[in-house]
Parts: sequence; C-alpha cells; structure tokens
Amino acid sequence: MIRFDHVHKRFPDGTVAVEDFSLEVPSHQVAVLLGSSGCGKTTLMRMVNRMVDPTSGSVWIDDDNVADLDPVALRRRIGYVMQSAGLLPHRTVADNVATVPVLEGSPRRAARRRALELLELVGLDPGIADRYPSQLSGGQRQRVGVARALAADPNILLMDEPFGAVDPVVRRDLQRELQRIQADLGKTILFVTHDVDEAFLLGSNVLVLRKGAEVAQSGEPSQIMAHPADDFVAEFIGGPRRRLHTETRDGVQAVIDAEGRVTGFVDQGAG
Ligand SMILES: Nc1ncnc2c1ncn2[C@@H]1O[C@H](COP(=O)(O)OP(=O)(O)OP(=O)(O)O)[C@@H](O)[C@H]1O
Repeated sequence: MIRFDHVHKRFPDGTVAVEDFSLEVPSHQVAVLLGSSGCGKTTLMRMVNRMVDPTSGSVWIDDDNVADLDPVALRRRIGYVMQSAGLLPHRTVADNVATVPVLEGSPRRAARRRALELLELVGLDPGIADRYPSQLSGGQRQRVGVARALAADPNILLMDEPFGAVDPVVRRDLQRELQRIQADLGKTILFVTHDVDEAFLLGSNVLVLRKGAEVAQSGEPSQIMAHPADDFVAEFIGGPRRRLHTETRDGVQAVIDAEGRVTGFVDQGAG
C-alpha cells in the first residue's frame, strides 16, 4: 500500500508543484496519475522513493513513513521505470538488469540467471543479454527498463511515462505486456502518463490532475468516462470529441471510441 497524506511541495525557487494531495493506492492495484505537463505528476511519484521530499505532509508505504527510511535502501526496494529507460550505456543488457541484485549481494551467476528469466518475462529474447543498450530498439530498451525495475522483486513499481518515447504500435505492445505481467505478479503500481487511453487501459484507479496536482476527478475509468466531474475533465479526456464510452463485449468492459472501435479494456483490478 502507498499512501500520500496531505503532501505539499514548494521547491526552493518558490514553485509550488503540489498544493495538497492525498491518495491511497491499495496493494496489488494500479493507480494512474493523468495530467498535462507540469501538473506535478513526477514530483508526486518521486516522493515515494524520496527523490523529492515533501515540504509538508507524509508518504507511507504500509506502516512506514518513507521520511524515516534510508533513501538508498528505499530505492533498491522500489522498481522505477523512466521514459528514457535510464539504462547504463556501457553495461550489457544482463548487467543492467542485474544491477540491484548484485548491489544487494546476489552472486553474479545467480543474478545473471535471474536477468535472463526477467528478459523472457518482459517478452525479450534472452539472446540479447550481451548486447549494449545502443544496440536495441527504443521498445526493447523500455522492456529492459521494466525487467530491471522488477529485478529486486519489489512490491512497488513507479512508472513515469514509461512508454512515452516509443511509437504507438510498440506502445500498445508494451501496455499489453504490462497488463500480462501485472496479472501474474500483482505489484502495487503508481503510473504517470498524459495519455488518456493509456491511463484508462491500465488504471484500476485514475486521477485526473490539474496544476498543483489538484485532483479534478478520481475513480474507475468507466466512471470518469461516463460522468466527467466538470468541463475540465470532459475536455481533458476528450469525451465529447472522441465520444468514448464503455460497453460490455464478450463479458468484459471495453472502451469504445466514436467509430465503434475497441480502444481498450477497463481493468477489473488484479484483486
Ligand atoms: N527541482 C525543481 N525546482 C523547481 N521547480 C520544479 C522542480 N521540479 C519540478 N518543478 C516544477 O514543478 C511543477 C511540476 O513539475 P512535475 O515535473 O512534477 O510535473 P509533471 O506533471 O510530471 O510534468 P511532465 O509531464 O512535463 O513531466 C512544474 O511547474 C515544474 O517546473
């Protein structure tokens, strides 16, 4: 469980990135922070692993206030996937994936074996293990980024626009892969995106944010689509333009666009 309790963040230059934000992400669920650039999504996410400390308020992981935890140890137990994948360029794929387990004292041979398993889990051919990041496609790099985030078997995954830099087709593949992995592993995931379809596809709980991380609306995707709280939300999710709605198809709730195409499925929650 991740809990934000009335967090506020003012940076030293006076910028207030987060006014007053509270949220509980239950274990094994995916919460998505959805909002346009600069609304404070990344700042919120970084409070969880103490890359940013709130000016006031607190962030909790289960019964621990993260302010009481050592930041380095905390970061090792939380998976973090960034938009750029953030791989070390002079290390092979396998070494990138195995970084944290090796730092944690795992013998190299075991760490490599685990890295190969993780490459398979994220849909990569383990044959690329000895390549360098520059020898991969953007989509492959993002998959390696996900594998690396999973390497220490964290309960929590922070994903900051992880699929933002790849083309739409690869992005769909990566989203599906994440859904499959999540169905298997049931991590507690905080996911940041400005892509409405991605948010509705992946989130059990979606928070539409305005500037200052003010929550314009939160809830299940189907609720937000069916009943946008106000004009801001309606415009942001493009409801009127795309006329997104939900329908039950083959027993699952699907997101349908104006042309009747299925653009995604409403996550039923991993339980
Ligand atoms: N270190 C910092 N010092 C000063 N202001 C900052 C700092 N980091 C972020 N900000 C400001 O805080 C606000 C929120 O930034 P944040 O990166 O959290 O937004 P975001 O919603 O993640 O945006 P994006 O999608 O563009 O990454 C912005 O106005 C940003 O300029």
